[in-house]
Amino acid sequence: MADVDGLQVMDAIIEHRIDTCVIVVSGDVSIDSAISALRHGAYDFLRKPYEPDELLLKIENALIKRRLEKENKAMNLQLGESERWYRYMVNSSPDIIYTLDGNGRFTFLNDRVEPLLGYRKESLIGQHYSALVYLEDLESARYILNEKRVGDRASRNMELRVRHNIESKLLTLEFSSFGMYQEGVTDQPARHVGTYGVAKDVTERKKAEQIISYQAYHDQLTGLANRILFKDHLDLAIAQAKRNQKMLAVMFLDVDRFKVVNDTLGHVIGDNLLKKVASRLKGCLREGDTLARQGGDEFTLLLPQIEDREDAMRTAEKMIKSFDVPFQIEGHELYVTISIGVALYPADGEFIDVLIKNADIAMYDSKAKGRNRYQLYSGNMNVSFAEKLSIEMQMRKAIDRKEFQVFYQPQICVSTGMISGMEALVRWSSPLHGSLSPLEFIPLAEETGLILSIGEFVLRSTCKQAMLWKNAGLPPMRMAVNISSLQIEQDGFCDCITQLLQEYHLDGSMLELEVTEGALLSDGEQMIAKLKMLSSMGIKIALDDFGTGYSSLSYLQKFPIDTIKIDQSFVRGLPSDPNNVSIVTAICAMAHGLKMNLIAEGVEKPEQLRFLHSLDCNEAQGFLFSKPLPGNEITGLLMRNGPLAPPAFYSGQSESNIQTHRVG
Ligand SMILES: Nc1nc2c(ncn2[C@@H]2O[C@H](COP(=O)(O)O[C@H]3[C@@H](O)[C@H](n4cnc5c(=O)[nH]c(N)nc54)O[C@@H]3COP(=O)(O)O)[C@@H](O)[C@H]2O)c(=O)[nH]1
Repeated sequence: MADVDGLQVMDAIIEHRIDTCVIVVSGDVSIDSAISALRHGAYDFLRKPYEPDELLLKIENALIKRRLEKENKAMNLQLGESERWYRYMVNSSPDIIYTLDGNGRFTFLNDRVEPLLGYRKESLIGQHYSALVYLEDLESARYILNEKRVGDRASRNMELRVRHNIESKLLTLEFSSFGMYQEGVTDQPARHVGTYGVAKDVTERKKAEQIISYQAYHDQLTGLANRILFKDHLDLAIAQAKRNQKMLAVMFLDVDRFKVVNDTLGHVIGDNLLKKVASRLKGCLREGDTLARQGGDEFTLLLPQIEDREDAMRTAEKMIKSFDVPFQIEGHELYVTISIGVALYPADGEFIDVLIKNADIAMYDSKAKGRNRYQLYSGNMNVSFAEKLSIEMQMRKAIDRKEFQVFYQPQICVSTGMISGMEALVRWSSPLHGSLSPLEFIPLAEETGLILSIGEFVLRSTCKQAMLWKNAGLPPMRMAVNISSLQIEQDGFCDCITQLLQEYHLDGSMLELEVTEGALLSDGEQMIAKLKMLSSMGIKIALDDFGTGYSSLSYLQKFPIDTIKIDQSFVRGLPSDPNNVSIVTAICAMAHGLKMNLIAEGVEKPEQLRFLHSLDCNEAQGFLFSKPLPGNEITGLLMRNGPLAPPAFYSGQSESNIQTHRVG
């Protein structure tokens, strides 16, 4: 180039930002010219004359340098990019991300801390975590935010309450924390340098959990403790009283004639009254006492620490007196009284259920003595009367409280061992009286008329269960239900049965009604007409407990009876008791003669079954095959679809060789 020298070229390269590498080849050998070239951005300088290899080496070096520069630049770009990503991700995390130094001071916080806790993150850097954590949770915080232990012993997750900076509220954060350790020099343990972790806002979840747990332990209407919480408190109080050799009192309270208020003024006023009753009773109590609603108009009270029985009596008197003032509800002035029963620990019982039950018995005693009073439990009390009254009251509420359940007991075809039917048997689990046998409550249910609703519940449950089994593809099966005479006598009984069969899409032949001899005789002509009507719908009629009552052959012909059930009291003595043998033999012969189906109840032993088999008894039922079981357990049995009595029963093999299929 004639008009420009090399330095000018380099200036132009710089000026135009040309990305290249310049090697200056010059005849000027002075050091100044070399310095000047380098100052103008030359990468290298080569003096003339030079060897070609010298130039090649410089070019190669220049190329290597350029490649390294490019790679470095790309790497920096990538680093910058991933740094931006990392910041973006950390800062847009829905949770707080933090690091703390070994002294528990924040060294890093992501942006989330500001919207969540109202702190600028800069203001927290260098601050100790105690600036955030609620005072009561500081001790726990120490474990997770300054955790120096390693491995399984280290605390990793913990919920802590944290203060909001601006709003006066506490948030619950779930901390997941990890210790940071610096590797030590050989043989030295790693040094704890701090903690890093994530804190998630679980305030709403916590609130929901608290609501759920509150609802599980409190009565929704009155806000009082419910039975579960009451029993919990009583359990604790008994343990404490035992340790300190102290007394405690349990009271059962019932609003007198509450039903009248409910029935005449309606449920809304009834509910309002219960709320006011609850708060008036609470007004008579001390802080540590527990007042609970058992359900309906029943309350229980625990006085965990009393010196003597007079203490309990004074509280009971105070509560009764507080009802002297009428309740004002929606313009109604209601004069209400309460009856109270008191049981004392340890004199009247040492266990939860005994104390509550005895307080309940004492309460019924005070009702019997005229209401609006309290009564201390006494062993001499007319327990049977009070208990009967108590069972009756509990039974009235048991259906709504879903305390009844229907169990099923298989009936077996004696010749094949296969299930031929199921008998539905009601069970009642009362929170106050425990598991009661139908023998304890069915007679009372009949006496009080409650058998009507219990009976309907059993019929409905059985039909529903039959439908479920049918829908599950199991073969249709006869379902036997015990029916009390009161049910049959009720107007509309046949309609009710028809409706249930329709509702659950069942054929009449799937249902068998078990009636007792006594029931048949209770309402002569009407009864015959109704049973005939049911029979015409395909419904089977079984005569239960045969042999224990009148055993009149005339009604076997008058009534449309399909099945005779030999009472278990005759089966029990088979085959050794000659009386039982004669009676069962006669019943079998009679049933065969009348072409009736025959079921033997209460079969418990293989030899009883063998004997019944020898008499050609059609079916058997008893613990030998299965106890009455809940529907879901019977489902498994039905699915197995095998005999419950294997042929070995009949072959006379020794009992030890017989494989029983007993269940339940
Ligand atoms: N009106 C209604 N009466 C009902 C209803 N549910 C039951 N009952 C009647 O209560 C009586 C007692 O019944 P439960 O305690 O259920 O006893 C039944 C079986 O568990 C029992 N059983 C069966 N197998 C054996 C056995 O091998 N040994 C043995 N010791 N007991 C056994 O027998 C009872 C069967 O009763 P049933 O066939 O009806 O005679 C009872 O009279 C029931 O009828 C109901 O819903 N309504």
